[in-house]
Amino acid sequence: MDFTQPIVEDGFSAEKLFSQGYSYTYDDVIFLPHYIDFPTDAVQLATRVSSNVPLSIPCVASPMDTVSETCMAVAMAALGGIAFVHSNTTPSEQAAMVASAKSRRVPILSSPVFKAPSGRIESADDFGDSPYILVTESGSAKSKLLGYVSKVDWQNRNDKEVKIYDYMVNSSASVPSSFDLGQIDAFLEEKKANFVPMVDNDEVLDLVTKEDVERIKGYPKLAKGSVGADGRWLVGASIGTREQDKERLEHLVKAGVNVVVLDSSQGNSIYQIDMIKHIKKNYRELDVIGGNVVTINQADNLIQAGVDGLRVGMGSGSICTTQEVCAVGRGQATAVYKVSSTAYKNKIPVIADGGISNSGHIVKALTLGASTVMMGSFLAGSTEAPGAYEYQNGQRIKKYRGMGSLEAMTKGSDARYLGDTAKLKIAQGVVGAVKDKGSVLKFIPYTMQAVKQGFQDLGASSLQSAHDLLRSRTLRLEVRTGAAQVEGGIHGLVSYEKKYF
Ligand SMILES: NC(=O)C1=CN([C@@H]2O[C@H](COP(=O)(O)OP(=O)(O)OC[C@H]3O[C@@H](n4cnc5c(N)ncnc54)[C@H](O)[C@@H]3O)[C@@H](O)[C@H]2O)C=CC1
Ligand SMILES: O=c1[nH]c(=O)c2[nH+]cn([C@@H]3O[C@H](COP(=O)(O)O)[C@@H](O)[C@H]3O)c2[nH]1
Ligand SMILES: [K+]
Repeated sequence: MDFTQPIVEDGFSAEKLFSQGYSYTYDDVIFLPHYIDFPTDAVQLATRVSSNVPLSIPCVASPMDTVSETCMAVAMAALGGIAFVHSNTTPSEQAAMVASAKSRRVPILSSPVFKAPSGRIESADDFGDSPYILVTESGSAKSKLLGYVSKVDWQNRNDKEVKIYDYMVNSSASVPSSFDLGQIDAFLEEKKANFVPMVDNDEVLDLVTKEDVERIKGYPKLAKGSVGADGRWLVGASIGTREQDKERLEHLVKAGVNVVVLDSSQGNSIYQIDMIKHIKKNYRELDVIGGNVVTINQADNLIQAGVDGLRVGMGSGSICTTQEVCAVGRGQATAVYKVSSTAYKNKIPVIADGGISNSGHIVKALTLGASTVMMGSFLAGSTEAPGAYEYQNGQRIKKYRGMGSLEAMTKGSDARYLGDTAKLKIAQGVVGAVKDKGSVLKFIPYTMQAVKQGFQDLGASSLQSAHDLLRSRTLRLEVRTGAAQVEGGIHGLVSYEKKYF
């Protein structure tokens, strides 16, 4: 009898696991823990969204019209991530959103209300959501600031019919929009003021209240914000691959966009390759991200054309129906691993796009080779996402829709979609809603802390070290059976409340 010890292999290397002919997604796989020799806080999540655009956290907001507009762009940059402002609008409106985000320094966006001194305040509704009406010479944002009327003062007045100049408080006190939170706080403290307007180039942009400042100070401390060489936030934007997108790009470049993503479900096309070449020839300083891709061959074509980053995911998004409609796509874990394996050789960062619904998915995406994760549904329920909250079955929700949904297509991506050939619209996405999640300024730092804990369990103190573990085959993983997935979730309870922080 042979009593020599058999060699028991513990888990698979990614290389072996992802070459079995299965399309795996994040939930299918699980990592085996490794060795901890550093504290959670030693984990560094600094990364790059594209070759020349560094971030301090690996989080990217998707170019969707229910996710990324000015407010999200400011907040994501303040967090150390980045947002891509969507293109489902006119080129000048998209460029204005980019410019507006870049002109801010604090993650506070108000919609101040303006009146001229000769005007009247008809009702409390005139204040909108703001506790103050700002009085400017012409009654618009782009005019000299003269003073203000507070809602409380106005409500306490008997003679509400008189003109504003009869009772407004004269004050042209303001701070430049380049002020950061600390500077605004110090200003309010020094002047014993409850609010201050923020002004940029003689235009009043925002009105920041003491309450806003206190609220943000109460959130977890932000990582280093994403600031460019010009001292302004890093902001991205999406464009398409049609001829008219070249003009859109010009608007965006003038607005100071730092990186563009070519927004397509199947990026390996002659149209995209031509656009990449156009951008690389005419805008040498601008990073361009190609995609979406899910295979090595697709990725290699775009890398050869000159992309500075790759966006990975086809049909993996929460609102996506592409795999159902077109029978094309790939499980997201496999897609991220395969594309990253070729991108890595060319030092091109990968964005894992779609299918992120918890911090574990982020750990998986990053460890399988991605440099950042792009999120839609994860961010769409936040205060910073476009649109107002509504109620559905007693729950506070925000609308979230696919950019290939009929509704989004008929709004603006219409032109791109229907274009020349198709007269028949086929949707590749749905319209839905997501739960209120509060401010990204709060839940993203908690999510990043959870990601750091995952990295610690794996023995990875940075993204680079996670990628090293992957490539040296030190990282071991397995496929979870259906029962293992049930076991890994919450089970066997009569009731429970899921609360992470
Ligand atoms: N990641 C994903 O799985 C998916 C994402 N989406 C999202 O939906 C939106 C639309 O995606 P797509 O339909 O893939 O957009 P797309 O612009 O790449 O393609 C639309 C149609 O236009 C054609 N086209 C593009 N440029 C052209 C040119 N210069 N000349 C002639 N024809 C041209 C394409 O071949 C395609 O038939 C994007 O926001 C995308 O991110 C949609 C489906 C899946
Ligand atoms: O098949 C699709 N039809 C659509 O209408 C659509 N809209 C967005 N996307 C893609 O989904 C990503 C966001 O996914 P999550 O909500 O899962 O984060 C996004 O970042 C996109 O890659 C679409 N895919
Ligand atoms: K899907």
